[in-house]
Amino acid sequence: MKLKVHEIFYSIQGESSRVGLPTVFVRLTGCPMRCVYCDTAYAFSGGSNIEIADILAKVAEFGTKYVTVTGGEPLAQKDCHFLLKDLCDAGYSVSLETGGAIDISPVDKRVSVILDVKTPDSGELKNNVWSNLDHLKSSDEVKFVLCSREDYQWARDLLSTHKIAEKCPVLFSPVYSQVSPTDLAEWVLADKLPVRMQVQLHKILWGEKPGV
Ligand SMILES: C[S@@+](CC[C@H](N)C(=O)[O-])C[C@H]1O[C@@H](n2cnc3c(N)ncnc32)[C@H](O)[C@@H]1O
Ligand SMILES: Nc1nc2[nH]cc(C(=O)O)c2c(=O)[nH]1
Ligand code: SF4
Ligand SMILES: [Mg+2]
Repeated sequence: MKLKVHEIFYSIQGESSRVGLPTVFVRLTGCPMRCVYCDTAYAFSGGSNIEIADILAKVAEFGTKYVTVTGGEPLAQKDCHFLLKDLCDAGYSVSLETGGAIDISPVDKRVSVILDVKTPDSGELKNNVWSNLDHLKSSDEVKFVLCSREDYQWARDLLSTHKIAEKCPVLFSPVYSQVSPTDLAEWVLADKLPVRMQVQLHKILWGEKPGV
């Protein structure tokens, strides 16, 4: 069984509560969404078809237990579920970055799902699958990538109406180079929000480029 893979690389985890951990990233090709801020549009096409067994062999070369499956939109290839299962069976600690437009309920329960809820200013609000919020487990995380003060207020209100912070940790992240991290930090403090504010560590380390 093959998946279309854009890149497999080893880096410092730059997002989620796993930030800072040496991690192998498996970036699958393709995404049905077009968030205005997407930093990974280069993965919308291209890449090569690779057998799942060969993906695991490549991951093993890096000698780390942390693996993140991302994209593009990894769940857009339905056989991604077999990759996630095989990685868990092999003993890796696996996280999945998903944009929330596809049902997460079939994802292997050993995987930590980082569910990105798309905001109004992302341009992709219409594609959120809201039932995903009912499938969260305590080892998952919900993430809001914020384009503006209006997005922040929208996310803050959604947190309270859906009691999301009671289900799992919540991440608030500014769109890189667009929302000031200092402003976001001050908004979070002013509203005493129960969220983890974060910036993309890999971009502080290496700037915005593929393979990091
Ligand atoms: C490239 S996406 C791939 C996974 C999936 N398609 C998704 O959107 O979650 C990985 C993460 O990077 C975030 N991201 C993309 N572009 C960004 C930017 N310019 N600034 C901050 N975060 C960004 C996304 O919101 C998402 O949380
Ligand atoms: N270093 C690093 N950490 C990341 N965490 C999530 C990423 C992603 O693109 O999904 C990512 C990425 O692209 N690079
Ligand atoms: S869902 Fe993820 S990969 Fe797709 S356009 Fe949005 S940020 Fe980029
Ligand atoms: Mg990235």
